[in-house]
Amino acid sequence: MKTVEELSRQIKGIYNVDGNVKTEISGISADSREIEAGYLFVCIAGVHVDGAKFAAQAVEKGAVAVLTAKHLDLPDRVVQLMVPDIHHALEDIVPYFYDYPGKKMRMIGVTGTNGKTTTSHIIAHILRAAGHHVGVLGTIHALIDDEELPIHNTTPDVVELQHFLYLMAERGITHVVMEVSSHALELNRVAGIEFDTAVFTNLTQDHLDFHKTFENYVAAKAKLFQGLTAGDTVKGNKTAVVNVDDPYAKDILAACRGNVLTYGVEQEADLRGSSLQVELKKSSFHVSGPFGSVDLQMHITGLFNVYNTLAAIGAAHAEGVDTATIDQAIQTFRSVPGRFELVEAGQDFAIVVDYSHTPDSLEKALTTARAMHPNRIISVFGCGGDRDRTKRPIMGRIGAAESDIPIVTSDNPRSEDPDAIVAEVAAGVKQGLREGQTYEVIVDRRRAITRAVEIAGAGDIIVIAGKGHETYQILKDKTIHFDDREVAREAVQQLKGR
Ligand SMILES: CC(=O)N[C@H]1[C@@H](OP(=O)(O)OP(=O)(O)OC[C@H]2O[C@@H](n3ccc(=O)[nH]c3=O)[C@H](O)[C@@H]2O)O[C@H](CO)[C@@H](O)[C@@H]1O[C@H](C)C(=O)N[C@@H](C)C(=O)N[C@H](CCC(=O)O)C(=O)O
Ligand SMILES: Nc1ncnc2c1ncn2[C@@H]1O[C@H](COP(=O)(O)OP(=O)(O)OP(=O)(O)O)[C@@H](O)[C@H]1O
Ligand SMILES: N[C@H](CCC[C@H](N)C(=O)O)C(=O)O
Ligand SMILES: [Mg+2]
Repeated sequence: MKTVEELSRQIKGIYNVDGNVKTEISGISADSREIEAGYLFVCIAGVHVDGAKFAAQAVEKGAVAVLTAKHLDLPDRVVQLMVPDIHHALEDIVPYFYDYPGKKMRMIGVTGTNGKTTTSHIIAHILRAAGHHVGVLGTIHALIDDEELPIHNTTPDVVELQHFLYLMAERGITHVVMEVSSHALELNRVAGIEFDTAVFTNLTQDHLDFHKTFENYVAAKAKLFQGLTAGDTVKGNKTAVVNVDDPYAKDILAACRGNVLTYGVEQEADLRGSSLQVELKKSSFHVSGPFGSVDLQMHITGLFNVYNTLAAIGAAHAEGVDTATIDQAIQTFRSVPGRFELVEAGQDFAIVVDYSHTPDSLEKALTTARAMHPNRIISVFGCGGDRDRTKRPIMGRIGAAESDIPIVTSDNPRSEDPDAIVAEVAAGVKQGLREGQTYEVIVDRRRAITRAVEIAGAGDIIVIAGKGHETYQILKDKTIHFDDREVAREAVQQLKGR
């Protein structure tokens, strides 16, 4: 518990309080639906709606104070803390409210366009194998040891994030592995966190709707590395783990001040992967590093997963895990849901469900499938609505170039017209087609997956890209249950008599 007075003293800019400053605050939320007795309700002017509209509802649910940009019409007993910039005020208030949990645990941050979820899950697996209590925050969920909690964003806003970290610190978590999205770095959702190990996976096109230029996108990612040694650090041993095969590694390295551990396959690196063998259900490679050399066997596949594993080894090494433990842990790591996940329903062709929703990841998923020497590759993919439009034709071209039969379909259309999104992707497909190559456009995702199964024959691979672990589809007016893996399985049962 802290008083409004204590909280407001943290605010670096100007503020005004109307009401009793000694009022005690028991929790903070920006969502009226989650308010409990004694809470501070934060009014955020969102993309869809102005949170101030829900202040009265929050008060009814027990809020005793509001953080707001303007004075609201609320009962006198409710304290109004007024600031010109809510987001900046939150950065000052929220970590303080929770006693800076991000300074109490080892914090491992993973950033990059692709591979954040996979890499952070491998790191967490190794740290657990080393006997640590591990928390995970990312696209799929939050994990406190084994307990799974739902999460709203890859990196949630400062209010939700600090609450998760508080719960983790309370429950004895010693190491937190978290994905740090470029949105989070740009919007400073990670305020008040002291990172100890920061991982850079790669940088390719995504999110240009938000960052506007690629330079801004690079600059956002670099912030994680600048922050590693900036400001008041209370924990020692800071390391940046950087993929030097990525063309933007130099920008990241330029931002690093502390220890650097590089990894790669092509370029000279501290951790170097070689002798790569990639099969449908497993892969192996040789790694040499500061600890000597080891041959690693893993149950995940694809060149991109060799990179993710190298990144994870680097992070684990930076956190002091010994080589034997790392080696053992890599062997027992099973895949992340929806990342090159195989659907096996007794069919004589392979079905892969993969979360590739960027040009680079789609290319990686399809070239990985090609490396398995299939008869044909049938791809089923689309693009999400309310997201970077410029990637649509590029993904279309890649889908055509890297598969034999591309089927364009809907992803999460969100507020957009699905037909219009699909048309933008299909325009790219047409440009990428080879002589005599055909393609299909089936907007309904279930029908598109079913069609892929219908035309697949022995030795083919179907790659269903874009939604991976997602168990829903976000439409204009509603969100429905939708799981690519379930739909593919049902299609096999229906069409192939299994
Ligand atoms: C565009 C964007 O970033 N939107 C984020 C934003 O939502 P918003 O501004 O639309 O919020 P809103 O719906 O207008 O509501 C405004 C306020 O009213 C409140 N409210 C609303 C309804 C109600 O009944 N009561 C109530 O109090 C809301 O809690 C909110 O505080 O604030 C929300 C709370 O922090 C975020 O969850 C939400 O992320 C949405 C879901 C999103 O999809 N964001 C994407 C773009 C994103 O951030 N992605 C990155 C990168 C992903 C990656 O590459 O991995 C990520 O880190 O996830
Ligand atoms: N290192 C990598 N390089 C390129 N592509 C990758 C890499 N790792 C994974 N991928 C591809 O990207 C997809 C998403 O992987 P993952 O979920 O690990 O990335 P992410 O960065 O967490 O994505 P998001 O931005 O949605 O959180 C995978 O399904 C795979 O196709
Ligand atoms: N973290 C990504 C997820 C995209 C998933 C894809 N299925 C889509 O809806 O575009 C984003 O918010 O851009
Ligand atoms: Mg992710």
